[in-house]
Amino acid sequence: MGVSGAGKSTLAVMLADRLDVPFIEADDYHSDEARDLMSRGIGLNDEHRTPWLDRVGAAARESADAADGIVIACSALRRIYRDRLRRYLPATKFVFLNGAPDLIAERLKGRQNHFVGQSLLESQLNVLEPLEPDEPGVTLDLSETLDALVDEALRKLGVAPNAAPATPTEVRIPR
Ligand SMILES: Nc1ncnc2c1ncn2[C@@H]1O[C@H](COP(=O)(O)OP(=O)(O)OP(=O)(O)O)[C@@H](O)[C@H]1O
Ligand SMILES: O=C(O)[C@H](O)[C@@H](O)[C@H](O)[C@H](O)CO
Repeated sequence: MGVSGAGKSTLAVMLADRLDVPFIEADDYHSDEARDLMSRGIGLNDEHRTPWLDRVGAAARESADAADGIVIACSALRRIYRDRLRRYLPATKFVFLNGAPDLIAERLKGRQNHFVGQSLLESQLNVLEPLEPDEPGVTLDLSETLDALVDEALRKLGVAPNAAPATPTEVRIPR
């Protein structure tokens, strides 16, 4: 979880690879209307996000049932959004990628071939509700290297990797 550009998709692919479980990209479940709004820099509201989270949750539950678990890359910015996902997968643990808006903006500027630019960042930072103490998961500092984030997430969540670490060239982010 985290705002656009926090590094969710990049880290989630690496975690799924290390854990040898499927990966779900929540961006793939947006309606055409929502994608159009976001590509014009307009942030989504609760009415847009609720049915989207239901689609993500249902797909994730189906995949998780058929495997040993699942890794989802999803903004899940508000507590109610995370509660919504937990309706489908009650044992979900969240990895909150937290960090300085300037660094995130810098990374968004450098990102290629993505339907969302820097313009959504401010609205997402306004909506963001950090992980609360009663929510299972960890908060990590997104300024760390990706390898460090993978190791820290697995260690702090107490999840054992099934697969050997991938070389960077083996990691592909489906879009
Ligand atoms: N820890 C990191 N160190 C350096 N670069 C990173 C790190 N994490 C992500 N990046 C880079 O930052 C950019 C944004 O990452 P990514 O697309 O994974 O973010 P995201 O949170 O999934 O964004 P969105 O919600 O918009 O899909 C990418 O170009 C990625 O390569
Ligand atoms: O909650 C939201 O508004 C959405 O999830 C966004 O975070 C987009 O999916 C993302 O910014 C595009 O990659």
